[in-house]
Amino acid sequence: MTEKADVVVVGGGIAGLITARELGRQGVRVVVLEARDRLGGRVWTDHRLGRDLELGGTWLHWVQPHAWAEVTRYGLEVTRGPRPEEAYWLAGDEVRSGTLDAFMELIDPGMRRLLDGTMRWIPRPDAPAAAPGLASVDGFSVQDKLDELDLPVEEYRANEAAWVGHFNAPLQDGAFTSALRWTAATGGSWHLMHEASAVFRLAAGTRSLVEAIVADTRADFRTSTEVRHVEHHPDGAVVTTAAGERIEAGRVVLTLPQNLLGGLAVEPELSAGKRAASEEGTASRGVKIWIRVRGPIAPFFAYSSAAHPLSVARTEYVGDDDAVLVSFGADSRRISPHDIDAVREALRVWRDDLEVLEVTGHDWMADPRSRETWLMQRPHQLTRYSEEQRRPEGVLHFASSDNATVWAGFIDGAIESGLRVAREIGADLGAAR
Ligand SMILES: Cc1cc2nc3c(=O)[nH]c(=O)nc-3n(C[C@H](O)[C@H](O)[C@H](O)COP(=O)(O)OP(=O)(O)OC[C@H]3O[C@@H](n4cnc5c(N)ncnc54)[C@H](O)[C@@H]3O)c2cc1C
Repeated sequence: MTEKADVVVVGGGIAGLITARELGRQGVRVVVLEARDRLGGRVWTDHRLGRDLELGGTWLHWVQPHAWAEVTRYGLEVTRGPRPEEAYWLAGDEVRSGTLDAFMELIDPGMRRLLDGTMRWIPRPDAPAAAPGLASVDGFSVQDKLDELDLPVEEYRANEAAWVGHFNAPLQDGAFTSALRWTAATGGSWHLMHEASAVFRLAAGTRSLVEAIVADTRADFRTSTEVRHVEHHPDGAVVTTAAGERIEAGRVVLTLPQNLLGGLAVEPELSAGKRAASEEGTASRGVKIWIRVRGPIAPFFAYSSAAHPLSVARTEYVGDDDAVLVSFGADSRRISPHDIDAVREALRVWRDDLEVLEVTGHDWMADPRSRETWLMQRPHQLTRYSEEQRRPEGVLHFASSDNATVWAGFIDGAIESGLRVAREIGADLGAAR
């Protein structure tokens, strides 16, 4: 017998969980189908290297309105890593060291010039593609625009490394408009953008957010349940799982990351724009690696350049006899989070006095449930696809951090998209009742 539900949500990441919570509050019968054996998707707190580490999304900030509303709602405590006492960067092959402030001063002129047109091109981050003529700027990559600045080599490499940290992608693949969007979300201040994306985290981990939402949600959650097929018509849809279960629903919410959405069998097929965005894929291709080193060490921050396997590394936890660093590289094919020798070698770019004890991470690019890290659009994708990626198709709705407006690619964006879709469906169901 085919089971029935009002709404099936495909995917139990933050976007799916928020959609389910909001619809459940309206008395809608929701079933959440999640392929993994856990909820949370690209946020995942796991016990590794002796600590609870974030393998995926981590940092949030009070300038991220949807994420902060959840912090307030559930009374979640926020903390930060130790303030860096030292900073390292490269000038050609030479290692420079100083304070983090000195590094920020070094990149400041490049950042200001690069981001000069932010509020002209993205005056309203909640309607990021709306500025007239934006398509002409959307064809550039961040690398194109950095190259135009003709910066002295030390400044150039330092700026590159800072953007790799943000973009998690080769800079020639990442859209310049993505840099503008991030900065527009903080009113044009690159310093605040920098802080918003990489400083404050949940003291009890993103796990605490996932658990709080689930405890607050009236829905039927099913993990280890992969959706294989969705057939829809004007009055409803049938969702079929890998195990062959069929669920009939009035509405279906698809929350798959952009790189996966086009690969799901949907009949009739998704719009050309949604399929093209998925086929092209996002620019994100990077890697996040956690590194335990022998301590004690002074907390530090280090930036290399886009050419190095690890562009950014910094101390996130300090203990009495060890410390844990978090690091990022632009291309997961160049360094594995499980290759301790490669990580040792990569750290030597800055310093050869660190004794690496253990490394860990998750290869999100190889993971068939994500195939991307956080959204980084390619040139043209904002103006060509963003609006279309949000547009419902009949009884199908699309929630994902990847199609959010203000903080697309962030936890905040996932929450925003879930709220939007729950409102779309709630309004339609209310009208039909
Ligand atoms: C390494 C890394 C670092 C990050 N750092 C930050 C950060 O510091 N701050 C920040 O705000 N954001 C960060 N992000 C981004 C943030 O984590 C994501 O944007 C957000 O969690 C995405 O939520 P989502 O619900 O849109 O997508 P997802 O979390 O990807 O949820 C989609 C869900 O769908 C499931 N699924 C896929 N296919 C199927 C199927 N066929 N059937 C059923 N289920 C399926 C997946 O398993 C997944 O659970 C980071 C992400 C990564 C990977």
